[in-house]
Amino acid sequence: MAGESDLERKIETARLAVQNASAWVSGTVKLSSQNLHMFYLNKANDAHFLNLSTATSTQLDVLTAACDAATFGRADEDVLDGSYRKAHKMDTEKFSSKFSLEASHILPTVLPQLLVGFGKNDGREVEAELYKLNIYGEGGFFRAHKDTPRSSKMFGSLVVVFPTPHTGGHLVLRKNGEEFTFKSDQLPSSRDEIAYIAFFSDVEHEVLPVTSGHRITLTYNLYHADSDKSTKTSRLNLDNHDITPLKNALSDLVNDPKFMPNGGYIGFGLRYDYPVVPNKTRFSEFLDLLKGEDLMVQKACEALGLEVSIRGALDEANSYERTHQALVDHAVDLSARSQVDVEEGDGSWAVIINGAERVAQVGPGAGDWNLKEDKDREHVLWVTPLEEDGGYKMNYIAYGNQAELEYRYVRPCLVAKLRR
Ligand SMILES: O=C(O)CCC(=O)C(=O)O
Ligand SMILES: [Fe+2]
Repeated sequence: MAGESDLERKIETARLAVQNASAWVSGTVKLSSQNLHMFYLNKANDAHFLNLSTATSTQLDVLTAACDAATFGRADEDVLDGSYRKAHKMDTEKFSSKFSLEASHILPTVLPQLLVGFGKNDGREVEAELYKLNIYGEGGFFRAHKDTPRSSKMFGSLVVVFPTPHTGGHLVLRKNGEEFTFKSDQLPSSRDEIAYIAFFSDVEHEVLPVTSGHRITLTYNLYHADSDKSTKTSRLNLDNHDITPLKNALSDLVNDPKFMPNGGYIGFGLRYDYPVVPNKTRFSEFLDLLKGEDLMVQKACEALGLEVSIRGALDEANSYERTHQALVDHAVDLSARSQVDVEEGDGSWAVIINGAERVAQVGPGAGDWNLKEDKDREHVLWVTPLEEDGGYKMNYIAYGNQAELEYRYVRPCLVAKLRR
């Protein structure tokens, strides 16, 4: 039907209007030499002083000897395995660096680019927690991993690379089919300049082998700080992240009477993973704290006056074509499973999860536009697709930078209610 292909084109336009936002931001900063001073304790607890802008290779070997071999997280265990991570680390109790994140002004530069609409008075605040000092000597590396979430408020990681002579040790990041190589060995132009990169912690990243010298980094975890929720949302400054094309494309759909004539949900598979406590975290916590283009989707829907909620989408096990989902409002722990079972009882099907809302998919790819047999379900049209399995799977992350005990990553979806 001509009308249908017109609608399909409008849906495709909306899908393509979900623009790319940055998942990482990098740069360099010049520091006064004093900011590159550090004190540390060696294994015998003797205090040492080091100036990282002048340190010799021998002095850096002495620092390395004061460190421990770095472990990483494989599921719920911390493991030492030189074939996955070959590096040294020092915990924060053992050193004091004169590098001041505040004085470096890295966060005020990075956050407006990484956090959509971040700015003065938008009500969001960020806390950075120093995590570790890492040293990669010649041959040192850290294979692909995601940074283990330590709280549902943790969204990012920041790596600061000191200007100690080294070659190699590039940090490669990958997300949604994009790749970026952060060449910390080539960035600083002098030994009083540091290189930094901030990225969303669920972005997969790896440190390629260092080919000479010492690559020394500080890592920070970035958290949304608790702030007054009432000041949030409407104050976001979206100037640098134009949501107009998406807003217009969605408005075209909503104003088309042939589009979801009985109402329902306009759905979006999201692009990032979020840290949750299984069986506890409510997805509504992430409203306004979504990352990158996920937040742009929320803001575009809200700008049209649509009521938005964040849910987990689970395919129903009896839905061979993936046309039926259960939308859950909290982080249901299905461990390694991504489907939800339904059971038959007095002629109807029941979902075995409290608070789940059963939906039927409509639109291109879902067969019939008007699923007549699904009158009892809210319809959903996925503008951006759910990943395979809804992306919901709540596994331990295979490789993290520490063991994962309480928090897991999950990929939620966003649905906007369309009332007709
Ligand atoms: O040192 C780096 O560049 C990155 C380290 C890292 O990815 C981590 O500690 O999780
Ligand atoms: Fe990492």
